[in-house]
Amino acid sequence: MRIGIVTSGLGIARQCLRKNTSVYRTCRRQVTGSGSPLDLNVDSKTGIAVLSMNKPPVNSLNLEFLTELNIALEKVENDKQCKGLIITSSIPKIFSAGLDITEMYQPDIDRLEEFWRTLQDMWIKLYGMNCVTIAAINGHSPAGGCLMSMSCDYRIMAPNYTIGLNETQLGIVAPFWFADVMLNTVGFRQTEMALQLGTLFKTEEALNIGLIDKVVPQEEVLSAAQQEMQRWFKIPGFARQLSKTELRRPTIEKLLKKKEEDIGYFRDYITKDAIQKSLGMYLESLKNRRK
Ligand SMILES: CC/C=C\C/C=C\C/C=C\CCC/C=C/C(=O)SCCNC(=O)CCNC(=O)[C@H](O)C(C)(C)COP(=O)(O)OP(=O)(O)OC[C@H]1O[C@@H](n2cnc3c(N)ncnc32)[C@H](O)[C@@H]1OP(=O)(O)O
Repeated sequence: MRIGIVTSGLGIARQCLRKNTSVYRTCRRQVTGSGSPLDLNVDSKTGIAVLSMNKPPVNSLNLEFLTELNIALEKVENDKQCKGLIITSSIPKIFSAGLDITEMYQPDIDRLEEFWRTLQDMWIKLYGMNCVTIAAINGHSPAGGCLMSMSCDYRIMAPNYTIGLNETQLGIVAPFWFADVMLNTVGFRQTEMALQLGTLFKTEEALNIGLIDKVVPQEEVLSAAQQEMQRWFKIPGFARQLSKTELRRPTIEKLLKKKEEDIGYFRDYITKDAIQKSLGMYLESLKNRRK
């Protein structure tokens, strides 16, 4: 785990604080250290934090990366200066390839359970963030990548990519809380079709069903997210936050009540022979794609 690196990043923030100069008021604080798969920059002037995923080759979510995401989300939430968070990717053409399939294939059971718990925690944090969250989706965003995007308050995406919960295409099932978030985002009919078919929507299709909110050219995704943030900042923070909490709380509480049960379901399901076989074949197909 790279918690130490994040902590050293905190040191930079503290130095910045100690100086207490106009530089501090306007400086962009690099909160994570070099070599980290996450770049977290907080602009103390605008109150916007930009969290950029940088874990080659495809920003797949493994245990260590999810742990770092949790730390970063916590940092943003605890930083009084952060009013908004933009999540994006530094990897060309890929927002996130979703869960790291190698975590689920031929797993060590203790690690598998820890992996799932850490994913649950990441989602609970992200979906329940008090600050405004915008996904600047500058690449493909299947499965877990789609979950992260849907968990933000607003989604801006570049053309010619895909997004969706494609789990059934891997021979697996999206957990109930993935499905709940999609349900909350696009409604029942679109969700029941998309989940069964494992649909990966092209950017324009995603816009049409309301899975994303806006399409802008690739090079404008981040600036459009910064601009959109201003619209949300104009609303009194407490009223906006409470509206969000009231709407999202039941979905979060549903998982909170069943966290351990859900870990057990996941473990028993994923370790079934048939599921292992499907995952193995899917991994193989990914490797053979370029041949
Ligand atoms: C009754 C039921 C009760 C209970 C159920 C309980 C629980 C439910 C159980 C399970 C739920 C699991 C939920 C799962 C969620 C997920 O997120 S699964 C992951 C889904 N992701 C995908 O399908 C994406 C797969 N990847 C791609 O499509 C492409 O890689 C890409 C479009 C993202 C990028 O394409 P390219 O740029 O062309 O890159 P490559 O394809 O060449 O990939 C490079 C490299 O990376 C490896 N890789 C890609 N994706 C993943 C991944 N998700 N995990 C691990 N590794 C990945 C790929 O194999 C290549 O590796 P190398 O060949 O270079 O070694």
